[in-house]
Amino acid sequence: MLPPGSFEGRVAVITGGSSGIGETIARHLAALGATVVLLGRRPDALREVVASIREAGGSAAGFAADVRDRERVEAVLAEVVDRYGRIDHLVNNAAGNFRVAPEEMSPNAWNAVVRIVLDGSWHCTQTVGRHLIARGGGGSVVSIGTTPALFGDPDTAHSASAKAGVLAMTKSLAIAWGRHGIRLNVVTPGLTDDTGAVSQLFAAEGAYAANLEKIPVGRHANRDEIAEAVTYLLSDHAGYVTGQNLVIDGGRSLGIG
Ligand SMILES: CCCCCCCCC/C=C/C(=O)SCCNC(=O)CCNC(=O)[C@H](O)C(C)(C)COP(=O)(O)OP(=O)(O)OC[C@H]1O[C@@H](n2cnc3c(N)ncnc32)[C@H](O)[C@@H]1OP(=O)(O)O
Ligand SMILES: NC(=O)C1=CN([C@@H]2O[C@H](COP(=O)(O)OP(=O)(O)OC[C@H]3O[C@@H](n4cnc5c(N)ncnc54)[C@H](OP(=O)(O)O)[C@@H]3O)[C@@H](O)[C@H]2O)C=CC1
Repeated sequence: MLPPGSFEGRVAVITGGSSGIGETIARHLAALGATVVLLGRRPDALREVVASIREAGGSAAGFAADVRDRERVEAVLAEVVDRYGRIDHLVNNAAGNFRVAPEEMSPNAWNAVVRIVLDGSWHCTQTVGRHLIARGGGGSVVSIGTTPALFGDPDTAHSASAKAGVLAMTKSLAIAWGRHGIRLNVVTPGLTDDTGAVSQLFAAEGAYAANLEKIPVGRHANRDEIAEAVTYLLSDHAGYVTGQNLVIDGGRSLGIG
């Protein structure tokens, strides 16, 4: 746990902050003093989370935006800078995923996921990066990865490919923007309880239990464990860490390959 006030005076944008892991990241950042700005498509879901963060004493706002829509992303982030004067941190968390055999995947199915995960992360990162460079530098970005991006997964090739792209984007921009004091990293969770991934990908009978059996530490992650890692990498305590991928999967991917 970071010291209280670690993000005081900072503004953090979290895509997909209205549910799952993104919501928990937003709560942690708000508790550490950040003003959190949540992006997502469903206004009702955003309103609910924003209200609950405010009730807990945090500062939060929500903006309805589809991260695939470059113009909307730019307009929302410009409004955030107008309202709060700055953006310091970005979490690329929004994602879509479903299981489909690659030979059966339609072009639209591929595009839906790749445009959310890879294009959406690019739209947000480039827009925030330009703001950070223009103001004189500093700031950090964390993107959420997935273990199939590292080892492959036959039924989620769209997601695995897009997340591998996000990892390459992170490393590339970490080199390009290091001289501006901007750090970019990836956090790669294993299956995490109480999230869209569980309901979307592990709903088939026995799938959740079968995955559990393959985890050396004997349980799935919880959302707080992922959020703790994200807040660390965003914070000044990780000031010399950039272009890295922190895998938090209870050892699930050890021994593969
Ligand atoms: C190894 C162990 C690791 C264990 C470790 C665990 C790894 C977990 C890794 C990652 C997890 C996550 O990302 S979890 C995140 C889960 N959360 C979500 O998915 C929430 C957001 N999802 C969504 O909004 C939707 O599901 C999504 C389809 C992506 C986008 O919605 P849209 O409205 O834009 O798209 P739609 O118009 O509905 O659909 C677009 C096209 O996709 C097709 N499509 C949609 N669902 C489909 C499906 N189930 N099967 C086939 N095709 C589908 C449609 O038919 C369309 O194609 P046509 O018919 O041809 O037009
Ligand atoms: N949960 C897990 O076990 C794992 C998750 N991950 C990654 O963690 C992240 C969070 O996953 P999880 O918490 O399960 O996801 P959820 O499905 O619970 O949440 C996804 C969030 O993304 C938002 N979102 C989806 N599409 C868009 C879009 N086009 N534009 C803007 N917002 C969008 C959703 O809001 P709305 O629908 O309102 O737009 C929602 O808030 C993802 O990047 C995922 O790939 C990686 C490995 C494991």
